[in-house]
Amino acid sequence: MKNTAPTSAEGLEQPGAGPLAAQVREISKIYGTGDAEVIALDHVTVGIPKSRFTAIMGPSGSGKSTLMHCMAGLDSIDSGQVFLGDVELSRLDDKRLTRLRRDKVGFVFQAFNLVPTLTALENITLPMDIAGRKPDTNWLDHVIDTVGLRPRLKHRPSELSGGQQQRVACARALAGRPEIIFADEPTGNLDSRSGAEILSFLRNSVQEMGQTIVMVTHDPAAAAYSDEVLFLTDGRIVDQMVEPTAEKVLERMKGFDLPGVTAS
Ligand SMILES: Nc1ncnc2c1ncn2[C@@H]1O[C@H](COP(=O)(O)OP(=O)(O)OP(=O)(O)O)[C@@H](O)[C@H]1O
Repeated sequence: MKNTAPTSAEGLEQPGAGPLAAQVREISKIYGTGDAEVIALDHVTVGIPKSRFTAIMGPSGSGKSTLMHCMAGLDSIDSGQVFLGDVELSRLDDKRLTRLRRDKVGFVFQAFNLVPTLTALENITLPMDIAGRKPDTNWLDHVIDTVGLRPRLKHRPSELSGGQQQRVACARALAGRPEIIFADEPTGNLDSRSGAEILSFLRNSVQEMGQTIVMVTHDPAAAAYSDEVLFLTDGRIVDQMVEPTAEKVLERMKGFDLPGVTAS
């Protein structure tokens, strides 16, 4: 018998981890049917602590992106519960879910996902413009200076390097002060120096701004920037590691006998 899950996450805490920004309880996600059935998530229960940097690792196909998409309300689940803050996503209709994502969640994707016809500054403020919210100019200035984009604000994405484009995407995610930022392989398209800059920036935004970040990555060196790593295999969380280093993460991955994991 499974636990009867409460319908509110209010006041939920993980031992030693403080309050949670997001939580999934016993969630399962199945794609396809019959022979084509894939159990992408298999009764996953985990909490994402507030103001911490959490990395999700695991081999290709282990369910990392699916878990992130379900947590962010971008994908539906077949069973279980997903909470952002104390709001259970399944209780929201599409309109409310869209509004919650818009107001409370920031995204950074591997492919930057900037609008090519807009300047860097217009890209950064786009989510707020769409929401009809006025940017907090002090905060916006702070974010722009922190990512070092001040001299590039009038440039279009095609006039920026990959690292600069991803800094625009990070600034866009941070500008609206979301409760949580989901980053899916944010350094996957960057050289190692630009990648390190982005990761340092994400790390600083947790440390200095109290931002909550969840990041999917294949790279033990990237995971080393996080406070805690969740390891997924076959749609299940099989381990967690606090205060990771690239070496410890790589060792742990080898222990799971996961293919395709290399140190970088
Ligand atoms: N839309 C879909 N239709 C069918 N199967 C899917 C779909 N999306 C994902 N899957 C399957 O679900 C499983 C988990 O996929 P997911 O993309 O979450 O893994 P991942 O760990 O993020 O992989 P990668 O590291 O390669 O991006 C995989 O077996 C995948 O083939």
